[in-house]
Amino acid sequence: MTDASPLVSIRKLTLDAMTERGPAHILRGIDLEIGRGRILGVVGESGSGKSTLASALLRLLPSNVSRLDGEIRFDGTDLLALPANEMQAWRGVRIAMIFQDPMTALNPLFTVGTHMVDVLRRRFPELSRREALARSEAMLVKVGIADPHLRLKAYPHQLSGGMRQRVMIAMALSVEPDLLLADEPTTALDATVEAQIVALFDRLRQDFSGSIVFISHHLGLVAELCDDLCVMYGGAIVETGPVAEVLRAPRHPYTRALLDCEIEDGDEGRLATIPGEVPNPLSELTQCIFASRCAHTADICLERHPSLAAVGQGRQAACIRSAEVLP
Ligand SMILES: Nc1ncnc2c1ncn2[C@@H]1O[C@H](COP(=O)(O)OP(=O)(O)OP(=O)(O)O)[C@@H](O)[C@H]1O
Repeated sequence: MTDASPLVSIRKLTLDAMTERGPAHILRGIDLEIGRGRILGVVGESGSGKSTLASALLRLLPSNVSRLDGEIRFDGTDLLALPANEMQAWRGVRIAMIFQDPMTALNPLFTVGTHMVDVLRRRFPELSRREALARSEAMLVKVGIADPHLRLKAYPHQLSGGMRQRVMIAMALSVEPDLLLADEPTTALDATVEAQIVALFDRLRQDFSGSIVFISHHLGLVAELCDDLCVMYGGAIVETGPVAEVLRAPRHPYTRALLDCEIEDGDEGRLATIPGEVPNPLSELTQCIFASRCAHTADICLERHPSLAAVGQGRQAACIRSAEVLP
């Protein structure tokens, strides 16, 4: 029987970081589930808290965190309550991560082979070096790298940006993680290479049984690759649901505005800027977080920020007027 419970269940995740001007509210009570074997796309304007959410899942938090509340249940275990050494053992093993710039994760002094063998033997200590090398080579083939034997001997700077990202993907998947976090993994690449990497993700997902969180500015890309979508705004989630349905008929005015701008801009599905300012992270939530930019703001929206509420099968939106303005 397949397990229908979510792999990750985040409840009321709240994160403040202290700044000279007071606490910045970076995550404002996040409720989110990541389904088993699903790809969850996380979109939102710059500063909406996407990367902080990914860091919280790895419990790699900035040093100036002044408040951290809520729960991140991973297969039943609350990651926020896990002793530091156990969390360390999970990182890069049960939860792997791919960054926008692969050089942040690759040591320039070590070859690709050294990186890959180290990661593999940490995960599978029973592997000999020779076995780990063979497995690494096979993994490089899977991610479309030609001459893998030679590439294992290369240093990171000897590879192109696209190839380095393929190496990162190979490393991340070689440990067979339950969850792969990909934070804008194609943003630093040119459009052609970006398309190749997205096609690679799409192909690899057939073999990969874990879940993926794919953070992106690119709605078109998320639509192509992901099963589910989570739209973030000002440190809060404003809408979640199956990606095709959310994009076909959004139930939150912010998602609607993003889609409308995108159509106007015709910019290949990149997140367009909608008029008005993003919320100030220093301000307290005393009204709907989107009220100042929303075309449908009414008095009731100024009373409080609404929680996510069901708006259909598997769908949620944080808009008190959703049924009225986006039926
Ligand atoms: N350690 C910190 N101290 C103070 N403010 C922070 C800290 N880390 C992040 N922030 C602020 O929190 C907000 C969310 O940042 P985050 O990087 O998570 O957003 P993002 O959606 O990933 O943005 P981008 O798309 O630009 O990467 C931003 O306003 C950022 O300036």
